[in-house]
Amino acid sequence: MRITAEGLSWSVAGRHVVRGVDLDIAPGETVGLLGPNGSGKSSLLRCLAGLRVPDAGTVRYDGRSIRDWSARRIARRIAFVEQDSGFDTDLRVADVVGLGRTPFRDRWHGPDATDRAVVAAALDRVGLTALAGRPWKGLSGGERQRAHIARAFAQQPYGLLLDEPTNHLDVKHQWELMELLAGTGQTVLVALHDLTLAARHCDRLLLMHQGRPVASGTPAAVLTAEHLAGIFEVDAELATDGLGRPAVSYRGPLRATSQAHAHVPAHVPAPALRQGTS
Ligand SMILES: Nc1ncnc2c1ncn2[C@@H]1O[C@H](COP(=O)(O)OP(=O)(O)OP(=O)(O)O)[C@@H](O)[C@H]1O
Repeated sequence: MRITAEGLSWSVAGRHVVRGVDLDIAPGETVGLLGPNGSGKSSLLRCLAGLRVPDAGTVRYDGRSIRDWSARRIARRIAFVEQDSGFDTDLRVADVVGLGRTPFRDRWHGPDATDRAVVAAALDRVGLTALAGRPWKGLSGGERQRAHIARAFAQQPYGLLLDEPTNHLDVKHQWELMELLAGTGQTVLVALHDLTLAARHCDRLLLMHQGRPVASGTPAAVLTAEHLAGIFEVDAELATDGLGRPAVSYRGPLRATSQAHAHVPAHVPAPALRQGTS
């Protein structure tokens, strides 16, 4: 599924949080959404998921504006895994994952054999089959995060939007999840703070700063010394991994004096995700 946005803006309490974002994510692409705290990543994802009504601009799935779509119609196309939702329930793990089937079910009917098979497959994909019957409340943070991703898979979406889905995961599960996402064949936009992980697994990166995309393209085009200093305000060294992708090691935060010299690039014009080929 192609996900596009044109001139997307969203503000709250008179403050512009998402500012004129243009993006174009091709079917099957895995795009990493990067940016410092407060740069607008979650807000952008919510606009793209139809959970925020933009002040201006349009979100389209396969060319069709979602402006008047119901939540149910959107949920049949796209799954959204929010950042640390704090969701709590007395349900079992399999029942929580089964919530992903809701958009496909008649209100008055329980899960059928197809629903149960889809949930079992989703649990298997994230390695949680053994925990299917466990109470949700007994899960660790990382297990909950994987279960939320299984719920998204159970939606059988054409596109996946994920907000820092790796933040509770150990290194092995971070790596496995990113491989899983990149291998789904679905269109994926995933917000990440681990720049090396993003560079390793994403086809493209989109870098946000103060509500705007300021760079987009291949990992090597986006993860530059200039952006690490100017946007992330860190003193970092860039190396190249065995696959020719950038790998970042940090020396520490940049001090105020050196930040004054860091260059913040201008807004990247549309189409934001069709640039950068190095
Ligand atoms: N509902 C809201 N009410 C008030 N301010 C909001 C709201 N939603 C977002 N903001 C503000 O908008 C800015 C962008 O927030 P957002 O959560 O989109 O950033 P982010 O890039 O996802 O940050 P992080 O990396 O910390 O998760 C922040 O300053 C945040 O406080």
